[in-house]
Amino acid sequence: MTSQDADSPAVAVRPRVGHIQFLNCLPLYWGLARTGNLLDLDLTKDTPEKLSDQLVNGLLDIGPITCVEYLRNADDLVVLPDIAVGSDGPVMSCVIVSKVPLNELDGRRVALGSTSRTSVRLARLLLEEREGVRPEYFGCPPDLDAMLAEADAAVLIGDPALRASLEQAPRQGLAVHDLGAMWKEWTGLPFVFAVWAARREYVERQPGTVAAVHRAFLESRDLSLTEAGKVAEQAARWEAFEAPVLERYFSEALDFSLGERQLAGIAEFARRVAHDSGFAQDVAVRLLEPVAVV
Ligand SMILES: C=C(O[C@@H]1C=C(C(=O)O)C=C[C@H]1O)C(=O)O
Repeated sequence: MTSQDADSPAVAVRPRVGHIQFLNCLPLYWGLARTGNLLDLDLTKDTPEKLSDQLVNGLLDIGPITCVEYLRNADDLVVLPDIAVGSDGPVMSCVIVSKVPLNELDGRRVALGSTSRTSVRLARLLLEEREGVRPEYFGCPPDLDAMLAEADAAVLIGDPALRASLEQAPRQGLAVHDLGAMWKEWTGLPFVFAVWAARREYVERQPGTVAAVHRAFLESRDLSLTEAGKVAEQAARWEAFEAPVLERYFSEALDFSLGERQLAGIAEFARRVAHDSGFAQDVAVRLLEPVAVV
């Protein structure tokens, strides 16, 4: 692709932006449609691990990236402040579903859902360091029944995790362990599952576009959160979940902010998993500098 200056209206090329196709990011998408910014983006909807690879490989300019992949590629990326997918306690959609108590998983099989990079690492950390067990892990497509046919516990994220925790696990008498809640109990900190980042070379080339996309997502997020009941009601028409559950998910469970406490959560996670994750313990998170508006 030839590089053009999208900051100049004469040769405008829409920024290539990722969007996670889970309900967790619906409030961000919904607001984009409402504020009229949706058409200014060349949007790619996909699962988080694919979007993360596309951003790292330069197929996208800006988008959500799973925390572990961001930390691995921090030198090439700039993080957009005040927006993320995280939780400050129970998140509802990043879970370990288990047939046995977690402290009995030593030497037993645990299936790790293939769409996750961060929750699966967090689950391993919590099982090993908090529960004191050493399970045998294997990767698997995110299908609870298929996973539990081969394993005693499964780590799931996104909509399959919501379905598992709200419907399948209660029906099948399985225990659901919320990764956001476990992390908060253990460290006292929020957890950030994904950040929004732009490629560094794209920020250097098109700072105005990055600032505009950042603003568009913040406006979208703010609008959706003030109208969370409406977003939930509309989503409940075509999703298997009731509107009140979705409203709680959007406005209480998920934390779409990225401030001092969330950055402290990222730093603590990085410190605890750096040794085998491909980044330094004290990896610096580079935040986008505000651009002067004239
Ligand atoms: C809260 C969530 O956060 C996510 C978890 C991710 C991961 O574990 O790698 C990546 C992106 C986010 O979608 C979720 O998927 O429900």
